[in-house]
Amino acid sequence: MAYERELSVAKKAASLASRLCQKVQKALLQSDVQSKSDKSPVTVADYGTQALISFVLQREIPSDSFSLVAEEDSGDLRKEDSKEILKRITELVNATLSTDGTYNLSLSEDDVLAAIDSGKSKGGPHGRHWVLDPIDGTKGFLRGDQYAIALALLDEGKVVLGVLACPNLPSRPIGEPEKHSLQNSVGCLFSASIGGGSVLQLLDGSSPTKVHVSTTENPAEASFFESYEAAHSMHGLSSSIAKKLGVQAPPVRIDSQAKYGALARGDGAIYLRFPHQGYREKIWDHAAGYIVVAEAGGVVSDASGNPLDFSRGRYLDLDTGIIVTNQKLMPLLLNAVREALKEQSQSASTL
Ligand SMILES: Nc1ncnc2c1ncn2[C@@H]1O[C@H](COP(=O)(O)O)[C@@H](OP(=O)(O)O)[C@H]1O
Ligand SMILES: [Mg+2]
Ligand SMILES: [Mg+2]
Ligand SMILES: [Mg+2]
Repeated sequence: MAYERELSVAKKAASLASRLCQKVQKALLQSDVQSKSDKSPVTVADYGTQALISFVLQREIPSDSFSLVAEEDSGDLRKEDSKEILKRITELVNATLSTDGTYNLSLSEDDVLAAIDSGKSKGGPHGRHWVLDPIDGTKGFLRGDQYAIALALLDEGKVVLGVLACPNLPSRPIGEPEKHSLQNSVGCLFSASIGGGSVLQLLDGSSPTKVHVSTTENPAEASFFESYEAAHSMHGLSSSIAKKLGVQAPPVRIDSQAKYGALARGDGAIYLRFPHQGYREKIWDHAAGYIVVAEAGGVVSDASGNPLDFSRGRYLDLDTGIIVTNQKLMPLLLNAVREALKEQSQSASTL
């Protein structure tokens, strides 16, 4: 299988980072949380994960052209009043590295800042670029809910592998009641490489199984995922699309790309994401989730049915929103989306 080495290192890096995130989420301190210039939250775990994964990738896959497109940068950490935060992040990174045993070293604060800043690449259509969202769903992370460590590799503009670590995702289908103790382990690691299928295992690496999207062909039996945050997706539009399609079940609202993982293993058949006017989607919010679903037999497109194009830098330029489902339901879903968007623009023009 192609990219075998890259995939195993990506899984190792994401699993290590999960330990750091779980430790922080268990004992989140007030001072662990900052607000960025765009008012979105960022925590010591977002920064720590980005530093850790950047370090592991560069260490395990030496390359003179390492390129990482990642969400965070060290700007705020270099400020005078961030000394305590930077110290805490560095301690977290070193404590996590020491749990692994293969790295007999500790990083300095400057190493951590440099590792975070290696994520400034613009990506693009040529060469290889790692794509990282160190914590996708920081709001979910802060609420103690779902979040995902999302790492993908672009090669010549195409997503060729992806890893989604979802520390709070139960091994049983999300939304299903716990049946027996074996089923209630929590913490999933999804991984996929182009042509290699999509694999789900527990965070400790055990019991890898191939996953496949739901084969539901009847919308009345389908359920749909959408963002927990109403600020991230127009819930009203999704519900009118779901109604047109004939979906009976209420939406399953969870944070982060864990939605892609849950859909890839068939917990639900549809994912609808319609950001509010003017928002531009970033590639790190979708690259890993996209390939985990695509390799599980799912289809990911924009509202016009175009495939997502990850080759154009840090942003996804797409039409209106992102829709995800299986091959059978996609034509029906596209029709429902088209009708709902037409209605929405008609009602907007009569206002
Ligand atoms: N106005 C908006 N519309 C759509 N997505 C947004 C948004 N503001 C933030 N987001 C993105 O939504 C991501 C979380 O996705 P979801 O809504 O599925 O939980 C956030 O990732 P981070 O948490 O990594 O910042 C952020 O990038
Ligand atoms: Mg963010
Ligand atoms: Mg994100
Ligand atoms: Mg993030």
